Amino acid sequence: MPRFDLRSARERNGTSPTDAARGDARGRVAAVLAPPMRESRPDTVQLPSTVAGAGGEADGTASAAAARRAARRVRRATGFLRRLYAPFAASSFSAPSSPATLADAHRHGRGASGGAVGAARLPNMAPDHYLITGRTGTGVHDRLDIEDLQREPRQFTLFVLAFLALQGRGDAFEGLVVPPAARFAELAAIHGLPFTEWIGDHTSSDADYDPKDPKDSQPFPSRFGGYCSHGSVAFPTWHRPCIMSIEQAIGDVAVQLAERLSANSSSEEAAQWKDAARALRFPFWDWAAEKVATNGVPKVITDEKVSIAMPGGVVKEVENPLAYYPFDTIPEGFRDEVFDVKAYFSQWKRTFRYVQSTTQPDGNGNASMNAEIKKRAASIRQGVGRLFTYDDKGKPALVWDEFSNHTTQSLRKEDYYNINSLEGVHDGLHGFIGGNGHMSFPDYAGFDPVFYLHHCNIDRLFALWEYVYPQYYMGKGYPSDGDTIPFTQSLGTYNLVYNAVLDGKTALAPYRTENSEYWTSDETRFLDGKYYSYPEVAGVKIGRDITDQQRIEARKSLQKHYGVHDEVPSLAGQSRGFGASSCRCSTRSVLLP
Ligand SMILES: N[C@@H](CC1=CC(=O)C(=O)C=C1)C(=O)O
Repeated sequence: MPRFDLRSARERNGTSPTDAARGDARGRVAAVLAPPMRESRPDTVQLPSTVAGAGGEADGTASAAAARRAARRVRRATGFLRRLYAPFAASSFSAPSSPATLADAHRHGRGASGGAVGAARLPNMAPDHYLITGRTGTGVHDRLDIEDLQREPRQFTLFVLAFLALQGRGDAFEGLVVPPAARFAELAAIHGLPFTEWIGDHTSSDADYDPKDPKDSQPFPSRFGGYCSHGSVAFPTWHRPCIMSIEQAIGDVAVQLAERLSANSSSEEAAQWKDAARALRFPFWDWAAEKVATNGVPKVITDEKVSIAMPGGVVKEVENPLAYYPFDTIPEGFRDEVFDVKAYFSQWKRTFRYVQSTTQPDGNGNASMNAEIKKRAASIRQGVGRLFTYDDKGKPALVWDEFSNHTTQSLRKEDYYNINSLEGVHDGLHGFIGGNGHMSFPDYAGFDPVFYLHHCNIDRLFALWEYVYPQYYMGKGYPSDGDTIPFTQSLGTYNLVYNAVLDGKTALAPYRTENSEYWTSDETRFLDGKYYSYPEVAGVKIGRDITDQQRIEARKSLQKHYGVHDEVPSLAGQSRGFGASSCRCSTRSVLLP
């Protein structure tokens, strides 16, 4: 029988992977932590058997310049800015009462636009909405780098199986309760296509995107119909509950799995499985780590099969939920896009990265992806390091604007794109990972599972940034000629019309807090330490009390850690390396000129 060493890294080593990495004993630690996988058993978790294709219109992608010109025209024409998310009508959604199991989900069919599958009332399920509470009530635990999570065998097993279950690939675990709104097809559909309402937040309002309404489709390119906030000051804050939602969905399933897996285990082992389920947090992939230049994307993200440790240390090989997502139904609105080559999104039955331009490709182009990532590794690190080069003298809203997103509205220049913003760095990665596949396009990216590891890393960088720059924030807008000009969401979202005003109180729909109100940017701030945290990096551990002087030191060590050695002056309000990018075609974007 193959066996896993089921002790956690801390137990084995007397320290956590993070503690260990801090010391200079990397080789020793790697040797101790490497999971001893010797043999494997065949997988019992299978792909869904029916995969239905859907037609779509071939359509080209708007160029960035056209997008920006259109946005400017709209900005000029609109003339006034208005708050928009105004009181949503009372919900007509009622939670079904029968339990939803994966088997139910398969029987009823599922799809991004939402099948009516009953849901048992889970802690995160209020009467009308799937509430985003994070993993509250389970203590504060670090979100780990994906490769460190893999070194925590029980947590990793629970993560993999729970993720497969959300994806509807967990046939081995009939009877797990997954609320319909928490299924991967539904969570993934929030970000971009299909431009429909998320079933976890049924509430029609005048502001909802409607593809049939000329007001949403006519200015070119048409209003963005996904919920996510791009090119605006809410880019970092909107994606925070986005990660919390998949984290809690996986966590809730992990708790059930721990019970089930350990049903026949000793009470000591059962307790360890339950502890692992409590400690499980969503992992990040640190694509700016030094090793990326030589190793590329970790195999745990690319291999189509992955080994996990079952109770008693039995090794099992299962489908890897991180390598791709197989669609049960191709979501509405998926169409073929012309990149440098054609992407057959209307026909591909699973997500792809760097794929052949044919309707039946044979898999992810991992070699091309790795080549691209390795080539870009140094500039990615620089891009991250430069996020920590602001000084303390900037105007809060201007610095926030420049840091947070690639549009940087307050600079009011035309046709620029801030590659050195957090979003700018993030854009590059979308393209480097996706190639001509799903990750490269905001409309489709949310369906590639790696999206969440990528955005968890973005959240981590955001958390580090907040920690060393607590004074910078969007506020009510930016100063200009003695006035305060509100920030806006220029191209709109599913629930924000063109040029909707954005400030700290704007709803981050569709995510609702435990009070059933929408999350706001204000509420997302400094969340670290509430139920999750991030491991120490370059001597900086978020959440510790530090003085202003220590903050300056922390910034310097982060700069250095990411390979930025020169003093870079405060650039708020000045040009800081803007470069060209093709919207939705980010492999063409350049991180540093
Ligand atoms: N549109 C970005 C890339 C990109 C951003 C996203 O947020 C996304 O989901 C997918 C792709 C660019 O032009 O480089």
